[in-house]
Amino acid sequence: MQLTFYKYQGTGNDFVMIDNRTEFFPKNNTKLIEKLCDRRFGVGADGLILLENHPQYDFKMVYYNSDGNESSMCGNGGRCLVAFAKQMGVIENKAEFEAVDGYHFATIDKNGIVALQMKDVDTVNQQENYTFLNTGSPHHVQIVDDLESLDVKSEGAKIRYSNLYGNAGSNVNFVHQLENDIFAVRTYERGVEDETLSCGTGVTAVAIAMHQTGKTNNNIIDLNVEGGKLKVQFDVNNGKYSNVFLIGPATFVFEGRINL
Ligand SMILES: N[C@@H](CCC[C@H](N)C(=O)O)C(=O)O
Repeated sequence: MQLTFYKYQGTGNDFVMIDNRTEFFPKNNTKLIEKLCDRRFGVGADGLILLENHPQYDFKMVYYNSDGNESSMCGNGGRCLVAFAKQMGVIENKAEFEAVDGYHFATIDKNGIVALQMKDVDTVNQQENYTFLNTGSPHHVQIVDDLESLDVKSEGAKIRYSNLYGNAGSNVNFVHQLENDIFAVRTYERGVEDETLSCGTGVTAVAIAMHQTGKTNNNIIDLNVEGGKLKVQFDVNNGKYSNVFLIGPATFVFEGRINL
């Protein structure tokens, strides 16, 4: 059997996209998903995303990490899926869809910039050296002195597998403040078990954590990641963050067919 796939990337966080509106894809085949994401034996990606029908909204998002397991929300993946849904003729310039963490609204402009509404955040766990919060996926946020030379893979893995987060683990974001409202971020992703070039739920967590801990008083924050630039904006009221939008490019790379 031949599988048609579409490769997308959002600030270097890359995904294999599959149009599964006919429900042909073997969703429980972890080995197959892992192989499709493998950079030597497959297409190569940080994750795989299925575009599916939804009874009420424009579509449904099903997300798998590159280890082949279905996981929690992927912000960059959600933005890329909006661009893919447009390419497939499912939407025009705005979308309503359901993901594992619930309802999402998004817009896409003529330059492929996608603004994706993320879930509201009302719990931010502030500790002395780090902040933990869930923006659809769990995120540890920690300020570091020398972000450029940090070994994100090994330092991130230590925290991800530490007693802090038990079996479920957490994604880990290392942060350096550049200006009042500009932060550089590098992320270790659970399920990829490596540094990725960008993490959408991660930079959303960083923006909220930096605001909540008083590092910035802005509600529009620029995040510089290894693969480009993202923006996060939100409303905040008594420590509750709503109308949270993750904004940035979502780019089609190529399409192809692979024998299963
Ligand atoms: N790259 C993603 C996050 C994907 C989920 C994460 N790896 C997890 O399993 O928690 C993003 O852009 O948000």
